[in-house]
Amino acid sequence: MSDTIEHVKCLIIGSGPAGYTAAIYAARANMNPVLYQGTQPGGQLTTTNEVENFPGYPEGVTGPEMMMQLQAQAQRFEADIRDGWITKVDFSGDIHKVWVNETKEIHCDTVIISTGASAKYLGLDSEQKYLKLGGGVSACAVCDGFFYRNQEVVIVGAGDSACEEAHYLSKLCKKVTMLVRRDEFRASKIMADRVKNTQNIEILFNTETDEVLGDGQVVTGVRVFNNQTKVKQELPATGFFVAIGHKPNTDIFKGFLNLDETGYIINKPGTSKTNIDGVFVSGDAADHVYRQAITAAGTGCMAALDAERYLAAKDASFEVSTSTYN
Ligand SMILES: Cc1cc2nc3c(=O)[nH]c(=O)nc-3n(C[C@H](O)[C@H](O)[C@H](O)COP(=O)(O)OP(=O)(O)OC[C@H]3O[C@@H](n4cnc5c(N)ncnc54)[C@H](O)[C@@H]3O)c2cc1C
Repeated sequence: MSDTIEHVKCLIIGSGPAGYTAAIYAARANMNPVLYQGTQPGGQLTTTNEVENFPGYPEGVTGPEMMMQLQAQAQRFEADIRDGWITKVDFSGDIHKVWVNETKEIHCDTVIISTGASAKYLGLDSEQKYLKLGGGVSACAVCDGFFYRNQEVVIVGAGDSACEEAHYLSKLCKKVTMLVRRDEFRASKIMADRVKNTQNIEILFNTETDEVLGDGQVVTGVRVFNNQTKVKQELPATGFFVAIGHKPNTDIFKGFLNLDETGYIINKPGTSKTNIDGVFVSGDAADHVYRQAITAAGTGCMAALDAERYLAAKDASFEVSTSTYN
């Protein structure tokens, strides 16, 4: 049973850098945005202690602190930030309908999707332990590689992203050992060749992770096994990178929005527009390439501007604000 139906001009789904940035821009453009935070208020960055590459923080910042500041900035312009999970949408008609926690129905003039993506992990207890401790397990070489300069690291994965991340790490680290489960890469030949031809990358084929080893605080090595011979060995390492893919949080949009084969929302090139008028996408939900806080924030800005222009074109009484640039 639905509560009373609410009508909003701009509904933002998700509270990562994309969602909060969209909220800042939409609020300053008089779009009265309502933002639902979902089960992870602040998004992926709340799981990391050190963000050193977001411009404006010369000393770095913790992920939770940065996200609290983004939230405060959106609230300063009176964005309506709410708890709640969007469980269902219906974009089939003229009115974009969204349901919160199964029951509350909202009708939206515009919707900005900022639901992000989740990195996939192997699921080993030892991996999760050091991930939670911030002790040397990471799913983002570009974010965390810098912390392992001149050290030895292990990376798991066999696709294009894994090869790209291994190559990125090879420029920072003393040695990179790449674990590939099968006897060949899944990556394109050009990416695989680049890794094979990099001197400080060692590739172990038919090799899987048995345990991430550590001293209780930080990673000290990785025990691996050859899935053909069953022989185990321990590799010294201070960093364990998992590059086995991401899952975009887009299941509820299936059937309405164009998604690629992995589930990323397909946006019209150079814009935040989806295949449905009035529905926009920002951040990692549409980005399998860059996956950074700054790019998420940038596309959050684009989505709010695109939504503002959409509203202005639909309703002459809604003027594109000049506040964007003030
Ligand atoms: C451990 C770690 C460290 C990282 N370090 C860095 C770094 O140092 N620098 C950097 O630039 N990037 C870093 N990244 C990447 C960065 O966090 C992401 O690129 C960025 O957070 C993506 O932002 P987003 O707004 O698209 O989505 P996310 O941050 O993924 O947020 C998604 C939001 O959507 C909400 N949501 C999802 N589904 C629903 C729903 N159905 N209803 C309501 N809400 C929903 C979630 O609750 C969440 O609030 C790191 C990532 C991880 C995992």
